[in-house]
Amino acid sequence: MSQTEQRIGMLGGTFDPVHLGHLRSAVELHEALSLDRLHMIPAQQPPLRGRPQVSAKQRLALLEAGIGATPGLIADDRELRRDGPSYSVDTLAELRGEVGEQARLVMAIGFDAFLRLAQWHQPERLFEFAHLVVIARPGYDDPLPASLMELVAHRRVDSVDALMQRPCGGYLPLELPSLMAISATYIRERLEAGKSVRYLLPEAVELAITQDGLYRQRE
Ligand SMILES: Nc1ncnc2c1ncn2[C@@H]1O[C@H](COP(=O)(O)OP(=O)(O)OP(=O)(O)O)[C@@H](O)[C@H]1O
Ligand SMILES: O=C(O)c1ccc[n+]([C@@H]2O[C@H](COP(=O)([O-])O)[C@@H](O)[C@H]2O)c1
Repeated sequence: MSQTEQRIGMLGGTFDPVHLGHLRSAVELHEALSLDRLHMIPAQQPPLRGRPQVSAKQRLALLEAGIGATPGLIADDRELRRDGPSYSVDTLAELRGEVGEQARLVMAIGFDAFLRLAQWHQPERLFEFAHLVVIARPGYDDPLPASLMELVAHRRVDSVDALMQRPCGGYLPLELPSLMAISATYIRERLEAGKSVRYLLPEAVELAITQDGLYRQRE
């Protein structure tokens, strides 16, 4: 494959904390889309939710521990270097500038995040820079609201090959082989209640959380 047709993925998130649902999806996305690399990018300031429970620096450190030496996955700290809300359109514009016009750039999000896409900052412009791949999540099969249909219906393609014909602008819903019903909310609740989170996240992440006393019940 020529340098100009590199396939680059981005999976952004609050990662408060990163868990096996994120990491297994990342590995499977890397494989299903034949990506050269997948950037996992913690949001410094997630635009549509309250302040995360731990700092962006701590969430990045947990993500680095979770990824370890996994081939093809990168813990990317670029959103920690920007002030203000971490808009994905800004992140994608920056990535596009780095990879060049012909690279295939894919932003992946889970179905729950997708349901709010019409409320994102400049949602139409995301497609100027990247394709959108939506990962099915257990428990989420709501019909698409009209505002969302309007945004994506005409962009829809039915296969990875069709998506990769162009550098950006397409939309592909994707069912990855192992759907995991794990959420960061569930993990935070368990940690606050002093319950076990074993096998919900990588051991290295669990260890770092315990060592730094994160997500404990607040006094
Ligand atoms: N178990 C999972 N399987 C597939 N995708 C997931 C899973 N968990 C999260 N994602 C997706 O990963 C991205 C980042 O997720 P996020 O950091 O918000 O985690 P979360 O578990 O949804 O967190 P929270 O429970 O705090 O809302 C989002 O696009 C989300 O839809
Ligand atoms: O750009 C936006 O307006 C925007 C609004 C909501 C979410 N996002 C991004 O979507 C990703 C998942 O967000 P979240 O809140 O589900 O963790 C993360 O990278 C966020 O920065 C982006």
